[in-house]
Amino acid sequence: MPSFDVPWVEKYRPRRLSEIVNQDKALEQVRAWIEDWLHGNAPKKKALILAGPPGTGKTTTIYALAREYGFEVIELNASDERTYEKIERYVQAAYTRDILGKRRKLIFLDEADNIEPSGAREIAKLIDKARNPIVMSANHYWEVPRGIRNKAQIVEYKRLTQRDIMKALIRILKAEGITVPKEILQEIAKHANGDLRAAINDLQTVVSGGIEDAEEVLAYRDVEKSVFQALAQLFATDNAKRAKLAVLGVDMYPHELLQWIDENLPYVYYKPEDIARAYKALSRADIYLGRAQRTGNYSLWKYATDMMTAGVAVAGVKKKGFVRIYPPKTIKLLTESKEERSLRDSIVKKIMKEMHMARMEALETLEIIKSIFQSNPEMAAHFTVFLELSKKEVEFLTGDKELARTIWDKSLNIHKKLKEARSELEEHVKAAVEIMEEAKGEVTEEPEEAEEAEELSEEELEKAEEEIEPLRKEKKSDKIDKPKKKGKQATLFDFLKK
Ligand SMILES: Nc1ncnc2c1ncn2[C@@H]1O[C@H](COP(=O)(O)OP(=O)(O)OP(=O)(O)O)[C@@H](O)[C@H]1O
Repeated sequence: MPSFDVPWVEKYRPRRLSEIVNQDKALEQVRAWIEDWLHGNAPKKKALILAGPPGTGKTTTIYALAREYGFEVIELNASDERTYEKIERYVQAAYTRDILGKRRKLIFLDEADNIEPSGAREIAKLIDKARNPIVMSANHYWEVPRGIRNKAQIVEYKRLTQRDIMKALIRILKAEGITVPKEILQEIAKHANGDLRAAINDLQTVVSGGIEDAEEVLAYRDVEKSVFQALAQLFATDNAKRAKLAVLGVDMYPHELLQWIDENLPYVYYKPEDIARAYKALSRADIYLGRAQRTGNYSLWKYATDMMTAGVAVAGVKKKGFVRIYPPKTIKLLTESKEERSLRDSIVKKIMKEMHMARMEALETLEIIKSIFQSNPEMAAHFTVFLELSKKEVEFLTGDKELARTIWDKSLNIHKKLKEARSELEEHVKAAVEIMEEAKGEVTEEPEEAEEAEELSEEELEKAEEEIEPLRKEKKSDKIDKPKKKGKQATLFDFLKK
């Protein structure tokens, strides 16, 4: 009989390092480092950062390592405000005694890429004093504060391949005595994007809900961070900050996210009063969203998202174990087709790049840009050029083909004018360079040298052509060059003079 109340990611978490798949190089480094500790000489770097994409075996390594080498794991979270205090407490006391005898401590600091820069210096000092191994885990090691990073050895975990994931899924299905069509497994493995945890959770969701639902469930896996993963994280934490972080990468508008949370809330809490409290937080979020919509003040989205994540996270005691996440039934959420979704996504990416914005901010800006496109074709045309939008993207923003055509034509005019201005500028630069060359020639050139230049061989002329080519390109560019450094070759004349 398959079991659904226990999360499979826990049930099938490897207990030994040898069971961890496809991370051999990382494991070799981890073993060497811990053995240094055990041989009495603390390694040069007293901390280790296991860095890599989610669900690739970092946390699993730490627990398997502790089991094999007889350590007690003290797990701390970087976003916890009392982390420093806790590390300080444990970093010095090397041993604990319990019924298992004398065991050394291994400090595990999760989400090291969330350590606030303000606390980083103190933690770095603690690493210096450490009498125990400190292992950190991070998705992006470069986001770990530099002070800490410098004191740590970095071990990289790679994304798992689709094959690794398929194998792991098949192993679980065998153990549970279930069969699932191969295409569904392939689909799960493909969408997991190297994250085995996501794949195992997806498999459990699909199997527990009936294979008939599989297609519907997997349809949502296209989003950048699956909403299923985000909600699973959100419903697993009582920590407000973690709850907010859980939904960060989800490619959804807040009102869509709200529908998902709304749908799943009743299954998350034990007590009716906790459910009521969570719904209260959700209704406040809804009020903010409504106000944002009415007033166009999309900065209210942030408060709405905080209410629906942090507000919900602290509402009461949640069920432990696997919670199946259901897509909202009440409203047909994906009113946007797949094509519209991808258009929106590509515009958001352009906004993020050109306007240096984070995703949420870019989503807010998209709403403002949409209303500009629907009301001010002139300005919309400028945005089209600035963001290098495609015709389809303009249509998406206006929602009206006729209006989109007007904006597109205007943007072509702007392009034309820009092109003219650019070639005019090029002409000016070209003329200026020629004048300078002539002037230089008059001042410094001796007639005999000019004659000498005419007598250059074919080969030398070819070489001269090669040398001049980059200069031509520079001239073509619409940037006005900084003056060349003294002594550096700048013109054909200089080259010939050599
Ligand atoms: N390389 C692996 N070999 C075997 N199982 C794995 C591997 N990577 C992940 N898993 C499975 O996925 C689950 C999650 O893995 P783990 O907690 O180690 O991920 P992580 O890399 O620490 O992710 P995060 O960065 O999100 O904390 C484990 O319980 C295990 O079942």
